[in-house]
Amino acid sequence: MKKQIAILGSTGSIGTQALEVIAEHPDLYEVYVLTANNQVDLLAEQARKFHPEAVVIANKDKYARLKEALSDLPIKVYAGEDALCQVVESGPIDIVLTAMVGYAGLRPTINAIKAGKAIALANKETLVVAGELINALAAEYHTPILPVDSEHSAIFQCLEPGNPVSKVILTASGGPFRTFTREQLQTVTKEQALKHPNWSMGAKITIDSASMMNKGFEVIEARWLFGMRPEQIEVVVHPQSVIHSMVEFADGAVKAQLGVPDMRLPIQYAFSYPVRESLSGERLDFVKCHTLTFEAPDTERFRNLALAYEALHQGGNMPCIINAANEVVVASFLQDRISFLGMSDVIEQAMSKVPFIKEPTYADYVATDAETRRIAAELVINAPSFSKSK
Ligand SMILES: NC(=O)C1=CN([C@@H]2O[C@H](COP(=O)(O)OP(=O)(O)OC[C@H]3O[C@@H](n4cnc5c(N)ncnc54)[C@H](OP(=O)(O)O)[C@@H]3O)[C@@H](O)[C@H]2O)C=CC1
Ligand SMILES: CC(=O)[C@@H](O)[C@H](O)COP(=O)(O)O
Ligand SMILES: [Mn+2]
Repeated sequence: MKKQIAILGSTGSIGTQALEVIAEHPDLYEVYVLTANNQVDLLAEQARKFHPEAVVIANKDKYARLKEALSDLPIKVYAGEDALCQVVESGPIDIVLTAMVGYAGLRPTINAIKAGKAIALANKETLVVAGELINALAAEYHTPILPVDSEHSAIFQCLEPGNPVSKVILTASGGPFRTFTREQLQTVTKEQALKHPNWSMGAKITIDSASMMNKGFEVIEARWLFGMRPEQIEVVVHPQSVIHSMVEFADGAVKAQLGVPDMRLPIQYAFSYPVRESLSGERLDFVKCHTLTFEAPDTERFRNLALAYEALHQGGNMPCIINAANEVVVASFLQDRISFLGMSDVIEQAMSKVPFIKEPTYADYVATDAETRRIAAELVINAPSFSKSK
């Protein structure tokens, strides 16, 4: 039986690579649902090629155009957030790939878990915002959560069921500003920040990589995926991104997963687990990548990493606060409304201004997200020192 796959965010970086994986294995996988936010033409093109049962465009204003574009095909067309959240519950779906960006991924992921669908989790924000709730639901509904993020997939591939782990070591590229001084960081632009040294990804995660918030989020993600305590999660800067992450076992043995930077592998592994399938593409050439280097992360220049550890230590709704504030400042940075370093200032202030809730419910997360966005947006507008550095 072919596995039926729903891709939330099929028009993005992860989504399009997931479709490449599916196209390479038409005997194993079939697309059941595709969703996007705005990109109607690409979504329609994907639907023509992969013949899903249904497509959803989150932005309702685009519904008519999508419906018209697919009017000659027997594909159900829906629009809006509610439709996107409901479509994941469809009976035949085996796996939901959460490849949409940001907090918007939380609600459909919860619905998919409750409907018993295996989650191939790319949307790390879901676990940052509500990791404890997601784990509780996954346990209650016996739903597997398979990591897609390259570091977490690497760790997942290294783990040995039953054998105790002393720590996990997340590798970080260090981003485009790894060697920049704090003074240089004051004037970096979005164009510079959008040039990741090793990976081609969506804009939001690329900025997060440059500010090292991505690594901070990955620390929180590792906490919930692998049940690690914060002190068991280490970050090491490895500029070549060849080692995707490592696991140190109780006896001191360290296992690493290596490969060329290509997200198709972790996407496919989440689909095929526990087996491995063939995959086309470049292979690692050890003679070409003979230098693998490692450094400690600098949390003075990249404060977001320290803020994320702080949020993890505090727990409750603090990771939700850091996520919402980060979404606001990244969007502002991409509009040249805040400087690179100003992003961390706003996040830190938001963390102290939004009311802390020790044991948040789902409703608390929703309220925290909204309140943090409001406060962070004010901080971006009102603080003159946060305006773009010249
Ligand atoms: N790219 C990568 O290599 C990696 C990504 N990830 C994670 O995967 C997720 C996706 O990242 P990436 O593919 O880079 O992101 P992209 O920006 O490339 O794609 C995002 C996708 O989500 C859709 N989308 C955006 N906002 C909404 C919304 N509010 N409601 C519904 N759909 C929405 C977009 O639709 P549209 O195109 O119409 O705007 C698009 O299909 C992120 O959480 C990221 O952190 C993790 C590891 C690696
Ligand atoms: C491909 C992937 O998983 C990204 O999260 C990537 O790891 C970003 O790289 P850095 O955050 O290490 O720069
Ligand atoms: Mn990653």
